[in-house]
Amino acid sequence: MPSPDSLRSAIRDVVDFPKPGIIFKDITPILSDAGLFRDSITLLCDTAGGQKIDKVVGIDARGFIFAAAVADRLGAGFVPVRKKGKLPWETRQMSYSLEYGESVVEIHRDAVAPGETVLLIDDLLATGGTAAAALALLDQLGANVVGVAFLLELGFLNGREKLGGHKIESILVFD
Ligand SMILES: O=P(O)(O)OC[C@H]1O[C@H](OP(=O)(O)OP(=O)(O)O)[C@H](O)[C@@H]1O
Ligand SMILES: Nc1ncnc2[nH]cnc12
Repeated sequence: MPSPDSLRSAIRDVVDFPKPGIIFKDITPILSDAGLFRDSITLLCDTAGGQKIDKVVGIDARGFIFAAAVADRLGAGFVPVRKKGKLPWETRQMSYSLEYGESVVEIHRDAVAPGETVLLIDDLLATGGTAAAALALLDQLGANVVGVAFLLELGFLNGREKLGGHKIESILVFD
């Protein structure tokens, strides 16, 4: 199994982006390196623990990059949770707040069938608002969420506390 250490050292801290006071974790150096990107997908796939996953759900937009690759690797379908106004079919909506603003996410109302096993993936857990909104949508659809996985977690923001009793795994935690 790859070591997360090389992923950690590739991440760039960008100060005061997108707002003063925020230290933004830039993951693009992982994406642009073939080996690091592959390792990040391997580590995220491992969080499924060999369970059969029907749908990997990814969150707009950085979450899509990882979730789609994980879905392909696990032989699962991919489902997008998108920012408001981007999905063409009938949706369920949820508003939320995040580290630097507020937003609304949507999912197609038939994207996951009741009882289907779901792995929810996003690039980063900060305050937990985004993932909590995605989990609320999946709950409305009757999904069986068997895992929630992040590449990065900003542990000092205690986002996990918003994610109820779910099994949460982060590849890298920043304290
Ligand atoms: O835990 P939270 O405080 O909710 O923050 C985490 C969310 O913030 C970022 O998304 P962003 O909305 O910036 O969108 P992007 O992926 O399109 O850059 C990140 O990709 C997570 O989805
Ligand atoms: N500090 C941060 N860096 C990168 N993405 C984020 N999403 C929310 N907070 C973030």
